[in-house]
Amino acid sequence: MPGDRPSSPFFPAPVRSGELPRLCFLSYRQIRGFAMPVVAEYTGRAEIEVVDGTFGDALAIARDRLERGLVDAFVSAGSNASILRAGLQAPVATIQLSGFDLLQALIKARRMSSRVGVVMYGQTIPELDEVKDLLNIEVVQHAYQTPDDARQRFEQLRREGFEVIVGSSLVVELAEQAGLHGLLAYSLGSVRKGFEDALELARVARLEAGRYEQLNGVLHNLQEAVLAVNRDNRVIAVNPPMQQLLGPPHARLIGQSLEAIEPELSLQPTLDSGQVERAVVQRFAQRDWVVNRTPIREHGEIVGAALTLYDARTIQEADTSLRIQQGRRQSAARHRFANLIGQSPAFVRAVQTARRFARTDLTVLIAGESGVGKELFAQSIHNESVRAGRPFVAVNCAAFPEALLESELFGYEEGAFTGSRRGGKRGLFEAAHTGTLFLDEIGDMPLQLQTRLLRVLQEREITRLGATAAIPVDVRVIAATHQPLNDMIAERRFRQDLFYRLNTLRLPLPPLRERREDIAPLAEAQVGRCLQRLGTRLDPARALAPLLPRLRAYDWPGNIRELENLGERIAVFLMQFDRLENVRYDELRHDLPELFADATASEVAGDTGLSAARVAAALQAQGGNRQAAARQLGVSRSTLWRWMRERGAGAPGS
Ligand SMILES: Nc1ncnc2c1ncn2[C@@H]1O[C@H](COP(=O)(O)OP(=O)(O)OP(=O)(O)O)[C@@H](O)[C@H]1O
Repeated sequence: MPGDRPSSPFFPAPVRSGELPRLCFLSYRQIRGFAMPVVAEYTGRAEIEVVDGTFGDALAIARDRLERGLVDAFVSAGSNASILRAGLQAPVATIQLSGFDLLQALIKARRMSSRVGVVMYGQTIPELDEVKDLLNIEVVQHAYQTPDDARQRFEQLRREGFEVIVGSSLVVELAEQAGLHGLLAYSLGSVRKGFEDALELARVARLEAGRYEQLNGVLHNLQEAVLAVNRDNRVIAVNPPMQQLLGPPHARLIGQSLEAIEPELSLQPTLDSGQVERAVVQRFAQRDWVVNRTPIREHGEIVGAALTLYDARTIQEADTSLRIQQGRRQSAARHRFANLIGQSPAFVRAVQTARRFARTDLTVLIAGESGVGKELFAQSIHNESVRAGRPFVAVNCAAFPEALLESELFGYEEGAFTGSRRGGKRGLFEAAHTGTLFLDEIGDMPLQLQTRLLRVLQEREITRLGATAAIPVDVRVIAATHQPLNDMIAERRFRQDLFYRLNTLRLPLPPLRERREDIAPLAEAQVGRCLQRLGTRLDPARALAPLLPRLRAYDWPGNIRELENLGERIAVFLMQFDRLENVRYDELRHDLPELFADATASEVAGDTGLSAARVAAALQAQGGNRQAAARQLGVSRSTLWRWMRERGAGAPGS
């Protein structure tokens, strides 16, 4: 709505497309009377307001009309036109006095007297001296700049005995008041030309105003508070959020000095330096704002500056939802306690403990062999905690070389090291902000990083590599280990203080061999899933029944991950039979040697359950592919990597 917008001498009047152009004919009484027939000609083409006024008076009237958004263009003659053009940022058409007009006026004047005085606004016309000889009369001309000036010039002519005066309406009036003959120098043709010019100016002004209106619409719909000043640091545009921030809703800010309204927000330094300032955090009106200051240039010259204030809270909220989205992509916490399979007392106890821990925001240390479900429990705790729905970011500390792990966790600034990404990179701590960071295989974290981690846990802020400023982070840490950290502390491979910090809540997870009741339901779930995927309609529980004694007797060194792998192999074996009656279980011996080998247990070494023979067999079966071998062995890739590294078997391959 045009009426709601601030209009000002600094801006074109609001556009009212489709309606007639609105002209304001700012005249003096004499010219007004003379021009009225022309004004009448424009009925239906323009809305013309005719107002009397001269000099300062005229300017005040024009400003008032502009501020009320009533005018598209002004029409005026002589002094008025010049004053309006100088004092307004609005289109002004001038009724020009042509040489022909003057000649006509002089011809008329000659009939009254052989001595004619001419008083004109602005400058005298040198060509007049040549014409006067042709007319065979005496012509004396004067120019004036102000009304007083006009009066003095007129008096001078009167004193010199001139009885006929040709000039502007002001001069004609003076002549009439003094009982002399006053002749207006303008012709109707010039007046018409002035109105035609005004119509064209109004058309162009409307086009511009339309563009301005679009921009204004954008400005008014922005959530951030925006303001612009001109070269003199005076407000030329302000949107509702900024208006609200700077004063009562109807306080008139346009045209005022920003310095006077709010010195803290001053744009003077921007106008002086021409420097762009971006994302400066500034406290104002008891809130934190992210502030941008930008110079506005026209043809390279600074003509003003713009100020944008973003509420820091909005940015924080956007940041959180971004982190959540990215967190989801990176690592969604899909698992919940309800989906965990297991009824054994040891497992039920573990779930009860974990559920209790979920109700706190304390650090948890999950201890258990490889493949017992440590990450599953971490996800379930997260999903049952107040942080549910926030990011859950998991990182395996054994999977990265030291330097890489450091930058993964803490991020880095641009240029922190050769090859660092432009704009830097945020670390996983930042990615997990407001959520949970799961640090798997914490025992494999190098000592130096343990020190940094401890500091983060204590101070709740991180410093990116190469950065100086710390970033506050709100992250719950859940760590997991399959290694006996106590032994590692004794060997000085793990920091005792970090251990105490992590070990606030300890969740030991039992290996599968200590909860054999869970083997059958876990195996049935896995075989069922695989059979379904393979498109076989065999009943998993019935298909597994003959194997259960062996499954229950087996030690499961790779725990549930191994069981899942075995379940997959069983399903692939079963798929070749269309009916359960036809399954030749003894043939499984080739596919599942571990279940059938009586020596399995004696081969087993260490808590990973890996032995040289098992690893060699798996590697051979998988053609040397270590990832596939790890899957077959039921251990994570990093477990196999570590196991091989400890025995000097080299770095992991594919
Ligand atoms: N109670 C359970 N119910 C169903 N599936 C489970 C359960 N516990 C673990 N699993 C499954 O076993 C596999 C291993 O679990 P997880 O990755 O959580 O183990 P982990 O202890 O973190 O292993 P690692 O220490 O080797 O990383 C996963 O595929 C998981 O889905």
